[in-house]
Formats: sequence, C-alpha cells, structure tokens
Amino acid sequence: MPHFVWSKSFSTRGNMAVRALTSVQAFTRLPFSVTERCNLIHTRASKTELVITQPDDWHLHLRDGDLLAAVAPHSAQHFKRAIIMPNLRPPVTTTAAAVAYRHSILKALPPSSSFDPLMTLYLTDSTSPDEIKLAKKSEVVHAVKLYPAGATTNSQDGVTDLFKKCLPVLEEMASQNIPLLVHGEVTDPGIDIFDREKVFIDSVLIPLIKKLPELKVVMEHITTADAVRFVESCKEGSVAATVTPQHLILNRNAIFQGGLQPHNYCLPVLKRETHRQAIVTAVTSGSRKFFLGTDSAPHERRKKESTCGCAGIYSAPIALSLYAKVFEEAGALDKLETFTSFNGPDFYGLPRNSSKVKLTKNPLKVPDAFSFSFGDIVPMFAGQTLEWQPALV
Ligand SMILES: NC(=O)N[C@@H](CC(=O)O)C(=O)O
Ligand SMILES: [Zn+2]
Ligand SMILES: [Zn+2]
Repeated sequence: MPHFVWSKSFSTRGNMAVRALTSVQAFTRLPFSVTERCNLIHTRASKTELVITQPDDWHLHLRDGDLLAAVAPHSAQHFKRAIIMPNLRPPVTTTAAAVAYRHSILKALPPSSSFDPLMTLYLTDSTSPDEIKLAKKSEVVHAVKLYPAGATTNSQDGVTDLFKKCLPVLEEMASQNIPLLVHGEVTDPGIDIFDREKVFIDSVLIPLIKKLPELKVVMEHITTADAVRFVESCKEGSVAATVTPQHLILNRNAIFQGGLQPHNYCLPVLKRETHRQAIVTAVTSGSRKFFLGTDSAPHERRKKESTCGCAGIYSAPIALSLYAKVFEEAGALDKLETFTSFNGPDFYGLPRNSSKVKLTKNPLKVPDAFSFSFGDIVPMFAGQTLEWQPALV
C-alpha cells in the first residue's frame, strides 16, 4: 500500500472525500456538473478519465545549462506554455537577456515540442522605464518579477525599496499593461518567517494597489488565508494569485515529519493546516482569480540534502496529477480546468489553448529521483504512487 505523507494532513472533509471515492459507484454518483469545458468520461468500472484544455504553468523555474536541459522536457510534456522565472545567476534583467534565455530553452526541448516559454524580467533598483518599453515591444516578455532583496533563491540582486526605487518603472508597466509578479514576503529578520507574507500584504501590496490601481499584480505562490482574503478583496482582472501543489497539499508538519525533510522546504515556507485549507477552498470555488503556477524549482540533491539546503520543490513532472487529486478530494473536479487552463490566459490577455490533456485514473509511480550526468533531482512525492496520469491527446 503506497503511503502518502500528505493524506494524513488532509482535512476531515478531504479524508471523507477520499473514502467516498474508493467506491467507483459512489464516485460516479458524485454531483459533478459535466459541461463542455470539463469532460468526465467513465470508460470501465475501474477507470475514469478527465479531458481538459491543455494547462499552462504560470510560475516555473527552468534554470540554465545542464539543469535546463534536464528539466525543460518534463514541463513541456504536459504544459503548453509557462511563465519562466528570471532568477538565474546573473539574473535576466534585460529584454535582450530574456530573448537569449528563451532561445536556450527552445534548444533544450525535443524537436517535436510546441512548448512556448513566456519570459519575464527580474526587477532591480536600477531597471529603467525604457527597458519596460523594450520588453513590451519584444512580444517575448510577458511580465516583470519582483524579488525583495534577500527573500528567496537568487534574490540578492532584487529590489531594496519598491516605493523609493521603482515607482517610475511600475508606472510604465501599468501604462504598458505588463503585470508585476510578486514574491510576497518581507525580509526583515525581526519578522517571523511564518508571518512574512501577511506583513508583505499589509506593508507593500495594499499601499501599491492604492497608489497604482491600474497595475496588474500576480501574487505568486500564495501560502496563507491572509493572501486568499487579500486577492478575493481586489478587483477581478487586476490582482490574481498563482498556487503551487505543495501549498495545496502539505502543511508545515511536512517539513519536520519523522526528521528534517529538506525536499519539503520551499519559500514561502509551508504554513499551518488552516492556511492550507483556506487555499484549497479558494481554488476549488471556481474563482477566476487563482491559477496554476507550480513554482517547480529544481535543485540538485546535494544542494537540498546539505547543511544549508536550498529552498525549492521540484514538482513539474507530477504537478498535474497533484492538482487533480486536490480537486477530486474537494469534490470539485468540474472546476479543475478553470484553474489549470482558463484563469491564467484570461488574466494575461492571451488565448486559451486549443490542445487537450487527458487525465486517467491509473497508478503513477513517482521515481525516487531523476538521474543526470551532473547528479540527481529528487521530485516531490519521490517513491510514492499518485493516481491521475496525464497525457496529451
Ligand atoms: N520557491 C522556492 O523555494 N524557490 C525558488 C524561488 C522562489 O520562487 O521563491 C527557486 O528559484 O528555487
Ligand atoms: Zn518566490
Ligand atoms: Zn518560484
């Protein structure tokens, strides 16, 4: 019997849903609203299929060099497009660098792939409004990413004071309709790590949207009920959020369960169970303000299993199975496609994909690690078995 660490941390409601779904008859009687947007097909008693519009990943780290060549095919296998994070070393701060990075990504893909990397710029204290004009003209850059200096992996070149250093750039972004993507945590060492997202909302995001209500903002990888409330309180189409599989499935116990678990360490760090439940409720409600962003962030095993382990969870190869699991357990499979495939492109003003992905309810064994010449990458749920297997149709 495969053991899921996360099944223990699911809510009572979630556990009841899991039990209900162990019977296929019970499963087929669930009150799904089957629409043309979300097509549930019951093929055999033991097998259920779900066909959805091909998803995009609105928050992805592909890295560069060997790591890029290793991980890019995993994302391209299931996702049509992805917003590519610019936190390389050195960071992608110019349109020229973003165009070059995009070429490297395309070169790392199998020749048959139609994966479309949507590039971003890394905001610094010295980014100029002219760079934003170039970005818009390029049609390659789709957003600008704010890393508060010191907040996360490769954020040392990030912004030291958004309001003092970046206002002209933010104004230009608002007028060019380029969204600001935000790693929403303050870095003040006096603020508890579990409170950094909430303090960021109060001290940066609320003043920012007051000052520049026309600026589109995506709060990336939200982790708290506070972030859910904030996003829900904002105008649709102007503020949205991406949500990772780990923040939907794991709570902070997972970092310490049976010993220190470096592969469950990411930033913003996992939060307590009530926050996880609030995020699940938000995304499975059918809201248009939340969309899929894996934050798949590969680090070599030796850099995770270290005396100073890197933050980041590698989820790209299994992310769709995990999102499907979350929606199934919430009894909301009919809302999955809105979250994975509609809300993101609608927010970014891009067309929805026309291709489809089929998720089949078959056991899916997650490898213990992906091995490459440079070393191993350990994925989320390494060695465990998941249920929904995706394939392009
Ligand atoms: N999420 C993480 O824990 N790590 C990301 C950076 C980030 O998205 O904050 C990375 O680049 O490794
Ligand atoms: Zn981040
Ligand atoms: Zn990230």
